[in-house]
Amino acid sequence: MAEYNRVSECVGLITLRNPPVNALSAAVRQGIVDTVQRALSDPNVKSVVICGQNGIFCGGADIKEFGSNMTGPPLIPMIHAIESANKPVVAAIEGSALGGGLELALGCHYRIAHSKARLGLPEVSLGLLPAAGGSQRLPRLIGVPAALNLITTGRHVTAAEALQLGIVDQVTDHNTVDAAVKFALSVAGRSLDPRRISTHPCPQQPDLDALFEEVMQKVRQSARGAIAPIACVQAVRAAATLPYAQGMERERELMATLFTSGQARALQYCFFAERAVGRWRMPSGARWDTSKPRPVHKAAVIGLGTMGRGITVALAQTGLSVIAVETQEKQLMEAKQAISGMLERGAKRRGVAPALDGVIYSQNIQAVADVDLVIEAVFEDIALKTKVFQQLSAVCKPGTLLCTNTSALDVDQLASETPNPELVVGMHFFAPAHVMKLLEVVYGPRSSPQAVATAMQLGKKMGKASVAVGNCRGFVGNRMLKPYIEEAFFLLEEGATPELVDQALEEFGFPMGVFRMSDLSGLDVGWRVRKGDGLVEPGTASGRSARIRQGRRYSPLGDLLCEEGRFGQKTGRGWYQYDKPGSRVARSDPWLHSFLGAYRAQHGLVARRIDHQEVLERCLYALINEGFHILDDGIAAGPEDIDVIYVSGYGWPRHRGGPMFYANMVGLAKVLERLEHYQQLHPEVPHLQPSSLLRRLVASGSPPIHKWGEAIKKLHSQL
Ligand SMILES: CC/C=C\CC(=O)SCCNC(=O)CCNC(=O)[C@H](O)C(C)(C)COP(=O)(O)OP(=O)(O)OC[C@H]1O[C@@H](n2cnc3c(N)ncnc32)[C@H](O)[C@@H]1OP(=O)(O)O
Repeated sequence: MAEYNRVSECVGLITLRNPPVNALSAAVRQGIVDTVQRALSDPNVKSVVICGQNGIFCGGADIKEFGSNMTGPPLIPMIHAIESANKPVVAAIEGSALGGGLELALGCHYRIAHSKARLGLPEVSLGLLPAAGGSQRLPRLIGVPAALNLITTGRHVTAAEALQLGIVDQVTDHNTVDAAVKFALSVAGRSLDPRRISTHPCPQQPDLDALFEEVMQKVRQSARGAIAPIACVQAVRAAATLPYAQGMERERELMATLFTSGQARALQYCFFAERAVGRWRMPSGARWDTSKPRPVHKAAVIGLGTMGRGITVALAQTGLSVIAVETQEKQLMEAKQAISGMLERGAKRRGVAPALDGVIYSQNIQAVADVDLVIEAVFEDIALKTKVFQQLSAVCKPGTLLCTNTSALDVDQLASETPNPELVVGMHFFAPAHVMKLLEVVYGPRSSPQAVATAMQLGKKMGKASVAVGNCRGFVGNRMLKPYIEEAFFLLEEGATPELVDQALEEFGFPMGVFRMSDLSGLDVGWRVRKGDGLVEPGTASGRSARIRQGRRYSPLGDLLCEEGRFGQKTGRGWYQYDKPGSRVARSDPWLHSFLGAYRAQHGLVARRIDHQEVLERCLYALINEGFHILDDGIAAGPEDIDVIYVSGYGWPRHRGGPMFYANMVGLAKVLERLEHYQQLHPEVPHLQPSSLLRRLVASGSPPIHKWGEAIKKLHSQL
């Protein structure tokens, strides 16, 4: 797993071999130990180069090993042996040097990077810290502020930035290994004392305490309950204030706490889940590896409201040429201005030229005749969308993929309005579409695997976490959101306040509780949907029967607020009050509290004390329960799909892994028991009725989440 060669007569070349990213598995670590020893004991070898095969230096420790008993030589003494070597060791960095990979490079005496390489210590995003000496060496090399920034954010830097920071000694546009060998020859015989980073003191920093105080505060605020960023700050503080050996001891202690934490397990699960959703499969048996995407060179967006504009920007930024269609001239001109502005700002942030010429604007749907794929983003109205789909079917060249950005309408119904339903899929973006990571690719029974493959590939190109899901009301994300919101409404009826519910959810780790989120997205959105469903009844009926609609408990609270014109931030009033319409700072509203009091009195409801635990159990377990229904229905292929959707699109705290992972951590039996408990108390609430899949999983011994797929298949075959 580490190959040894002698090159240029006196350079020992060690090549890490562990595809695809040369992760530091036990075998690779053993290989490094053996080959370094061989190079150091060979009198003909004057210097050593370490590189990785296939254009990548090293993706870090092997994350797959974390869950098991670690064997093989540990990283810390291995890196220490390299740093202590009496011959210069040069790291030749191509592709990536991340985590343990960069820590290995920091143990080398010199680092040469290719100009396209990226370097970083992303352990924090896996719930860890750079504990192979990285938290102690990096601050000594580049200073405390820069090291804090890299280690607490986990961001990857370019070779140019790494050179500027002093992480690498040289950047090359040519063959990195050749450059490193040449460099290794040039430094053979030089004193290595100044090159051993662990022997350096940390560069002096004025007001060290104030700096750490400030960073710790910032990290606590943005971490929302995640423990790794805090441990990262503590480890760097040890580097800045303690001798190296004591700093390493502190690094070890902090890592020991993180390593076995539920947060590290959750974050590592997220890492693999994000990759697993790319290996999509459909109930028909179609799969990612047997379905070839069609090439997409030219795309079109129909309808340039908020969503259409964001989608146009996301497409143009991938380098596609885009036809953006809006039938009204005024709206088209406004959209053009807005899209150009977004493209310019995005390009400035990324340091590239804006793709302004990539977008052609038109009022005429005929302009899309030769595109490969269309994304329809007109108003959420089935009649309007049907008309657009019929027009597109007549105008587009044969084989053009027709995608709808609907968030609520039936993709199958739209597909059935076209002569080629196999070419229709949903592409459900989230606002703002050029920023939000999530994309639900919605297939119907007649969508072809090729159409799904094409939409998934396009999503990947746009940098989205793309998840293929089946067609149903609300797809996956919004379907699960419904019981979560309804439970929050019921809690208000029973005595909670929006502040209490939001605080419980925000302490859990959501960036916004359900009511602050509702104020942000607009209460009128749900009102319109409930009206469409025939749930909204005007009038002042009171009592229990007024709160049972279509045979189930219903809370009209949201409707009543809308009748008052309280649509949230945009009107300056909603579940909270705001200084003015459009303002973002939510303040508690005495009006709302007396309104809730009057509402309860009118309906004969007696307010009771509700604690955070009940808020979490009722809102989150109702949402999770719907997730089990979704799995049972085959709408999501596995729990990873649901978790990626919730973490990347709905603010579920990443360090809790997603709702299904959370259920697995809490224990399926406990989730079932609490749902049964609440269902007994609220028999008129169907979403508290435990899903049969949850019951069956508990009955079969609550298998761990990575075995759910097998268990679900087995349980289905027994039905
Ligand atoms: C004492 C502790 C010391 C050190 C701690 C650490 O080092 S923790 C690990 C730190 N490293 C990372 O966080 C890097 C993780 N990897 C990545 O960011 C990307 O994979 C990378 C290297 C930039 C490559 O990206 P790319 O888009 O090209 O590939 P992809 O992400 O799809 O990965 C390809 C397959 O490789 C698997 N993989 C990647 N990194 C690791 C790893 N460190 N350990 C194990 N496996 C890894 C990844 O899961 C993919 O597998 P697949 O089966 O194809 O889905």
